[in-house]
Amino acid sequence: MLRSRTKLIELGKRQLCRSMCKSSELTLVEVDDKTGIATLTMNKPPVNSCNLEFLRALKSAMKEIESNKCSGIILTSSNDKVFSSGLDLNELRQPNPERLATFWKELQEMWVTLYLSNVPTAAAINGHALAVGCVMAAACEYRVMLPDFTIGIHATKFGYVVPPFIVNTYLSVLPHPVVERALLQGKIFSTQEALQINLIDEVVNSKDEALCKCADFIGSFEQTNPVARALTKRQLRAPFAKQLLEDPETELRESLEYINTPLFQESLDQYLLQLKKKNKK
Ligand SMILES: CCCC/C=C/CC(=O)SCCNC(=O)CCNC(=O)[C@H](O)C(C)(C)COP(=O)(O)OP(=O)(O)OC[C@H]1O[C@@H](n2cnc3c(N)ncnc32)[C@H](O)[C@@H]1OP(=O)(O)O
Repeated sequence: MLRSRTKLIELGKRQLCRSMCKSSELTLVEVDDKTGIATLTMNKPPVNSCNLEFLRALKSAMKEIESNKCSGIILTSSNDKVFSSGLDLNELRQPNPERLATFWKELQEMWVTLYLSNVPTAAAINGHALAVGCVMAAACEYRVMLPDFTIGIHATKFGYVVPPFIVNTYLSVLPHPVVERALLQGKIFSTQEALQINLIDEVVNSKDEALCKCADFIGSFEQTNPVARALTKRQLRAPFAKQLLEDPETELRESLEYINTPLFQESLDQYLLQLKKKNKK
């Protein structure tokens, strides 16, 4: 057992090579030749809302980065005002049952891929990060954010019961009483508030600075063995992912049932109306 683990560790060291990853229209991946760090830029106009295709593109970009043995992932956005506006609410409104099930499975898989990524992950939050946008940032190991933006999970404001894996993402970075209050209030934090509660690690003044800080964070693992690091991370995070890994079907069934309730659909209609009205003012 010990011998096979040592072998694995040596293999991991040797395989740490640098290569370019492919990009899709929805995601751009650039790999730094010197550091091996991959910057994964979310690029779904206008606001990086996660529909089925975007979740799929994110998941496959992350898997490809990992398979190319990059040294880490920096997640950021091509929009300089919005990191991600979370799930595409149109996927949830009067959904086609098959598409909704596929969409939700992609959400689960994207989350597992990011949360349990073998490589160090960092979020350069260069705009608002709402709901699943916040979840993606919180699933990373390190977060820096530009001033005057907002971040948080406000699902209860539009009639949504937050699923366990989303709760667990918050619990990975925030103490239980803070999570409880934030989720029950549907609290959206300013950059400064997010720093105060340690939802983010640092505030930065530009996207370039954000990317540098994230690269420094990833570089801080240079002296660690990538396989030992990855296995330790998995051990630490496994309890938070256990439920979804062991029984994704139950979470899927419960979410689909809930999304289809008149209570949720009515709240969603009202919320979408408000969102559109805001833009007509
Ligand atoms: C069981 C149910 C599952 C519930 C799960 C919850 C997790 C989620 O992730 S749900 C997503 C929640 N997200 C939001 O509530 C974000 C709403 N958006 C905003 O607050 C703002 O758009 C913004 C602060 C992110 C950006 O503001 P900005 O002024 O730059 O852009 P807008 O003009 O508001 O948006 C442009 C355009 O995009 C539409 N839109 C924005 N967010 C979403 C979204 N999440 N889903 C679908 N569409 C979205 C917005 O309505 C505008 O559309 P029009 O140009 O057609 O008016």
